[in-house]
Amino acid sequence: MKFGVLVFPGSNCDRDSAYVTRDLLGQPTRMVWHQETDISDIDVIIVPGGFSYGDYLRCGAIARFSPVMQEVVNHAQKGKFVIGICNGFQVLTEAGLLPGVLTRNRDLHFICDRSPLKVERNNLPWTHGYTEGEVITLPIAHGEGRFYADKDTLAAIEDNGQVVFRYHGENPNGSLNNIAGICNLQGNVLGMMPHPERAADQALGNTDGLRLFAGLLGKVAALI
Ligand SMILES: N[C@@H](CCC(=O)O)C(=O)O
Repeated sequence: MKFGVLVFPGSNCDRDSAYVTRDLLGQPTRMVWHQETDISDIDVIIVPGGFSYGDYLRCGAIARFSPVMQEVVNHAQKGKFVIGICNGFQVLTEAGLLPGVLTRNRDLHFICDRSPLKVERNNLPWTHGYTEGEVITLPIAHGEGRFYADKDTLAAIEDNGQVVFRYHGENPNGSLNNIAGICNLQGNVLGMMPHPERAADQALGNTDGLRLFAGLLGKVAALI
């Protein structure tokens, strides 16, 4: 599978993401500058973490107007894969590819920590590498990670089984229903505040995040 990692002014997890897909998993990967408009060669788009446009106005609110985003919407509508990580999740909600919104953390502080997460579903292409109900640990680092949706939207997200990851134990940011990651109805678009790409290299002591990418590739067995 060919991966494309979007790069906005202010992205800072783009290289980390490419390191996982290209160097750790051996997949063709290219960086996609936000002004590009042809991404037809790519199978999986990664919208990485960071501080696109300096987080001005609202995290992700400016990036979603970048020329590449219309192509990302088209890519998703064709059923192709898109993952938004942290700032990328914020961009995907701003672009309307995922429901809800990410707001300032409950305590109004930037949080940098490791967070236990419960895997709610393993029947998605993204989560084949986990068992259902498994608790994994991934790094979190955000100022606006509090998931919010109005009552009806939240009920629909739950009823449709769109919650993929929930904070387990402590809720670090006040997200409604402890939501840490959701998918669209079709399951090809995933957004999550925790950073799987920062828990992918054995040298860092935790590979819970690698299983997300490896699961998509059907390569989990090779890691064990
Ligand atoms: N800049 C965003 C996301 C940070 C990240 O993607 O690591 C925030 O503070 O909420």
